[in-house]
Amino acid sequence: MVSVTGSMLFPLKMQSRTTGRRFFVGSSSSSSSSAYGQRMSVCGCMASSQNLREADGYAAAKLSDSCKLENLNAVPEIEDESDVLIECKDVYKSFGEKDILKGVSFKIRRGEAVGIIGPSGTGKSTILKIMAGLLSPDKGEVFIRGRRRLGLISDEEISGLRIGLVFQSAALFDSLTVRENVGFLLYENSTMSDNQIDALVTQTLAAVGLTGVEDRLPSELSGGMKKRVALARSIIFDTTKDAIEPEVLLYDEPTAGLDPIASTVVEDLIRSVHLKGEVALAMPGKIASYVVVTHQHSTIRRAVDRLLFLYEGKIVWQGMTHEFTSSQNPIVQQFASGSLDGPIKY
Ligand SMILES: Nc1ncnc2c1ncn2[C@@H]1O[C@H](COP(=O)(O)OP(=O)(O)OP(=O)(O)O)[C@@H](O)[C@H]1O
Repeated sequence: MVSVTGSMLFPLKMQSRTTGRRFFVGSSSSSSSSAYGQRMSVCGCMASSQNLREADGYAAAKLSDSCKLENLNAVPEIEDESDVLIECKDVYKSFGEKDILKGVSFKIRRGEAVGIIGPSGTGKSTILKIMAGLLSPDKGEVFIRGRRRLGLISDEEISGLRIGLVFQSAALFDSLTVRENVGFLLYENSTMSDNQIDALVTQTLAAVGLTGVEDRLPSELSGGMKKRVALARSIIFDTTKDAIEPEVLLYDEPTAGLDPIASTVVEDLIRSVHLKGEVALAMPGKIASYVVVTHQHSTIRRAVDRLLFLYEGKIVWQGMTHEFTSSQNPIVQQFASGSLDGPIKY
């Protein structure tokens, strides 16, 4: 299943269990400023299995490009593709005259904690939205567990991977309580009873270090608390289902605007819901892999193992976090020292 905590793309008629009101998810964002209007832009999509098809020969092992170029006479190295959850392949995206992504390729494997960094306006949030299925590439391909996604996601069938997007602004519904925000998808879509969901919400809030805030409105929370509520909303799952889809969470600047202590709490929480290795494949509601877009050096250090450096529409460097500051790549060095339009904060 590809489910995304964020979309305004598909009009779906829904009956609200929280209020009994009928509303549309996915009509124009200008249509409502109510909680449900906001819901349109922040919650609940699933990729249709019809949108996915096996890529020709994709699942087969293949030669790496570097192997082909640099080592023509050697025994070819076989790349194991079985743990690739998301792949972006030569992705292009423009907005009007502005060419933002100009051939971006990378893979997110099971169990990985990946950071995307780069100067402001270079397309980091755009590539997250493309991975989530909220934007489609103009050119290039997105593969979800080896199957090519043909379009944007829709709320229909389920197939293989859940993808959650945690927005920079936390994107909570202002007129709903913390309980209703965190349990929203379950109240609306699951067969769990309200009592079961209430208990699960309390348990999930406790897991992100929040107690006794269930009845508060978002306006009564600090910025750090709002981000933790958003995190709780992204990790809560239907405990009555036997789904075994791994889940990938995409975080857009999860620590932006937070003081160092609140940042540390959020960074550690991001780590704590992450599973590595074999268990990451078959644990419903646990995060197999995550991708973080960030400008914060503390987030890079604490929450991320591997980095993708996006610059002028391309991935110009990738490597392990500890290799970043010692990289000889001049663009990386300039960015790390803050002399490019960063700023990475040390
Ligand atoms: N829906 C859109 N319509 C038009 N322009 C857009 C849209 N989304 C993004 N852009 C533009 O694309 C560029 C890249 O935006 P994006 O948010 O992906 O950058 P970013 O690297 O995440 O930036 P920052 O680090 O400042 O958050 C920006 O110039 C932005 O104004």
